[in-house]
Amino acid sequence: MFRSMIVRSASPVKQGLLRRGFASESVPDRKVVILGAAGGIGQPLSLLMKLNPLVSSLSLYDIANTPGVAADVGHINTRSQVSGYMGDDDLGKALEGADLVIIPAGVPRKPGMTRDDLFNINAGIVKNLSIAIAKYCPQALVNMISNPVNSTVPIAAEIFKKAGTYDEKKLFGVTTLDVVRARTFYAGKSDVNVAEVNVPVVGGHAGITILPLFSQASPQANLSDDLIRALTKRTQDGGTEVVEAKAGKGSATLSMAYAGALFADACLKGLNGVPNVVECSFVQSTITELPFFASKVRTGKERSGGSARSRATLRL
Ligand SMILES: NC(=O)c1ccc[n+]([C@@H]2O[C@H](COP(=O)([O-])OP(=O)(O)OC[C@H]3O[C@@H](n4cnc5c(N)ncnc54)[C@H](O)[C@@H]3O)[C@@H](O)[C@H]2O)c1
Ligand SMILES: O=C(O)C[C@H](O)C(=O)O
Repeated sequence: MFRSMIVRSASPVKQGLLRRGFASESVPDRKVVILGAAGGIGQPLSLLMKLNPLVSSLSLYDIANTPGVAADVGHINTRSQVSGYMGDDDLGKALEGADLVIIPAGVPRKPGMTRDDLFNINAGIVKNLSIAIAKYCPQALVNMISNPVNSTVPIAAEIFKKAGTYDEKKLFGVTTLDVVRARTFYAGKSDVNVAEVNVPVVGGHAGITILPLFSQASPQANLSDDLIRALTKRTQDGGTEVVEAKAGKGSATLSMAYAGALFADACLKGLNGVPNVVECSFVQSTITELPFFASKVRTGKERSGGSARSRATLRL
């Protein structure tokens, strides 16, 4: 009785989904867009977002190969409806109505390169995608994965400012992979359960700007200063470790997809009003003299003019 009452109040599309068990009465509809969905990160990230029950619509965009990825992922019997879009003409359709846009579009490193060596190509890609976001879904949260994150996030901010759509609380550089690595490496040297470990990582997402705060790790393990130094270096060099192991076939994709899905989930939970969701992210900041800095960010819901918007509170 309760369920049928709810079904009658839902939109016709949602009614159909509810009957077939794909939707939930209590979970709001959320559209997630992945730009660069056919890439090394994009494909496993598309899979993980398809498995996330908070997503009702999954829009997969790339300049190539998206129809295949969308058809493949779309056969998975979970809640979200999947659509694939390809090429400039489809970008607007892919973005319209988005709550969250995740950007792994861009070239990855090869051995011997720094993330800064990707700037020339990826800055242009991020610029064009940000212009489209400002035009088609200015309210959406943006999760920037494309490197160099320390530069692509400020680039997106400048594009949004120029378009008059910038809200610093909605733009996030994804540094979750640094946290994931710090957790894994710390647990590997401690007598603690890896599933319970948390380590804040602040600063930026390149070499020595990656600052894992093992002094604030939980649970605390009694590690020597030498071990902490070695864990710090391994976390800072984690990306290079993968680039070298892949020997010219790209950089971290699977661990990055996991980390990207974790951060996107935190954003969706925040949008849905789940309290106390805290993750580290590279955001506009007043914590230091630097305009952008990675720190703990609380995602949340804010009422503004009657419509819900996400809010990020920064604290170290
Ligand atoms: N933030 C992090 O922690 C982190 C971790 C790993 C990788 N990365 C970065 O993520 C980016 C992607 O890495 P990857 O391994 O998936 O690379 P990839 O080459 O496998 O995939 C990139 C995808 O982007 C697509 N693309 C290119 N231009 C596009 C555009 N204008 N619009 C839409 N899609 C476009 C390509 O067609 C390709 O499918 C790289 O810049 C890499 O350095 C960041
Ligand atoms: O290291 C890279 O180039 C990719 C990414 O930033 C990573 O940390 O794995």
